[in-house]
Amino acid sequence: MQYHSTRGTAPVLDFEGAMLAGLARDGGLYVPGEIPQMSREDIAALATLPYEEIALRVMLPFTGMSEERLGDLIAKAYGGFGHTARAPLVQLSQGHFLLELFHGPTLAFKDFAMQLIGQLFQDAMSRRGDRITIVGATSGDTGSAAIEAFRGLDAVECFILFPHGRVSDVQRRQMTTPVEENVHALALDGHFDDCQAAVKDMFNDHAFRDRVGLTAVNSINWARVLAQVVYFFSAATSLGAPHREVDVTVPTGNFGDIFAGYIARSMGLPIRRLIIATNSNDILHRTFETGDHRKEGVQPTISPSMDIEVSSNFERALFMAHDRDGAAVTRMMAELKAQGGFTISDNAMAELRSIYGSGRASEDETMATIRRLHETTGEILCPHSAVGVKVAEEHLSDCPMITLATAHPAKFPDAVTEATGLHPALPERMVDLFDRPERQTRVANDLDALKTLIEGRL
Ligand SMILES: Cc1ncc(COP(=O)(O)O)c(C=O)c1O
Ligand SMILES: N[C@@H](CCOP(=O)(O)O)C(=O)O
Repeated sequence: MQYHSTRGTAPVLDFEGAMLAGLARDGGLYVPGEIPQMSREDIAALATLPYEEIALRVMLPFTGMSEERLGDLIAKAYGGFGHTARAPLVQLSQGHFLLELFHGPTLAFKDFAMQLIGQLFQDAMSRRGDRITIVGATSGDTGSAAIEAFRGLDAVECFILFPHGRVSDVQRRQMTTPVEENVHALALDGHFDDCQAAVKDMFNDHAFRDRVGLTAVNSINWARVLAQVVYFFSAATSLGAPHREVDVTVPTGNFGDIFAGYIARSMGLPIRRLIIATNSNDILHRTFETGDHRKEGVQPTISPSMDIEVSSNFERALFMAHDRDGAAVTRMMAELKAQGGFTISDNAMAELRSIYGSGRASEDETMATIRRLHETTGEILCPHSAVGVKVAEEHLSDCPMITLATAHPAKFPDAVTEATGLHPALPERMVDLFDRPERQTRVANDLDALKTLIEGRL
């Protein structure tokens, strides 16, 4: 399988090459040259399989790896999850189901990909005898999942930039309390988009990138997206796919998770529509309403992990909607940077609207959804999942709806307690999280200073 950049001019790479590269050298994101197809029979056969076996069947054709090697890494990745189903589905109401993606080690959906790419990186590094430097940007969950996956690994130095004061206390402590010297939590003065821009700028400085052996663990890395494709299959087949269509609502920020759903759909999984659910940072919802993709500034919300305006994987969706035209994507990305936005052609918008729907939830609506769902179903939602449920409810039909529950409520206790009166408990293995000493470095939003700090610590 070959991978091509969304900007069209970077070298074409195989799976391992694309995974280790992270961002393509022309600033684009890697996508598969073609999307492997699964027949109705292949999909039907998944319905009774354990999660790990579904993961193997879905991911294998993208990787060029042997079945035995990939199977072994998958088994190691998911062995530590706190639920035998890995991604259990619970019913909320007639025709509406919640896919719980928060049973991994750091209690968010990021663990599904991060635990696996931890294994994939380790495997590649031990064969190549190389070292890598990871620099990641996080609004809270990617960073904690990455630090958990890479802590203590000899061949990896892992730097995570998070927006100072804009992640929850639990998220911050998950990043700042691990004692291993190879992980570095950097609290940046700015918001998530500043962190993500700094990471991309480091990749676009080719001399720096090559000197430190830079790689990415954000969903700009194709391997992250691939691992997230699997639970769309596990959920849809347990509701009757391929014999029954489903709709899926995805709480969305950086567009990685919903793009994974698009890949599942393109492989043949009968997902009728993918619904983008945004909080009041609603650039994606506005884009679908107007065809104009334009920044307005990011406001802090009670669903902080989705406080994102430069939604990096939307680039992948644009590339596919423009018939893989890298030059068109390059123009739009340049306009976004220079003018704060761009207008999408009618044809591309029609293509996007045939796949995706959208909606937004205000802060009050998010709180009311947490409260109501607790009262009516007993389910305690995190604020991100509540954004998803609220938007999904506006799109219910005779087609079953799956809403992704992307984080555990205990990661965001303030909003949950205010809405329900209950304090969601952390799992037993984390009960001393607030007693552990923190280790973090406060950094300015200054690219050169960041690069100096990183090189100084290698
Ligand atoms: C809890 C939670 N929900 C939803 C999202 C949005 O996912 P994505 O960035 O893949 O759109 C994030 C961050 O990525 C998150 O951490
Ligand atoms: N919400 C994310 C933001 C980064 O998303 P990613 O999927 O591109 O890593 C976070 O929690 O960090």
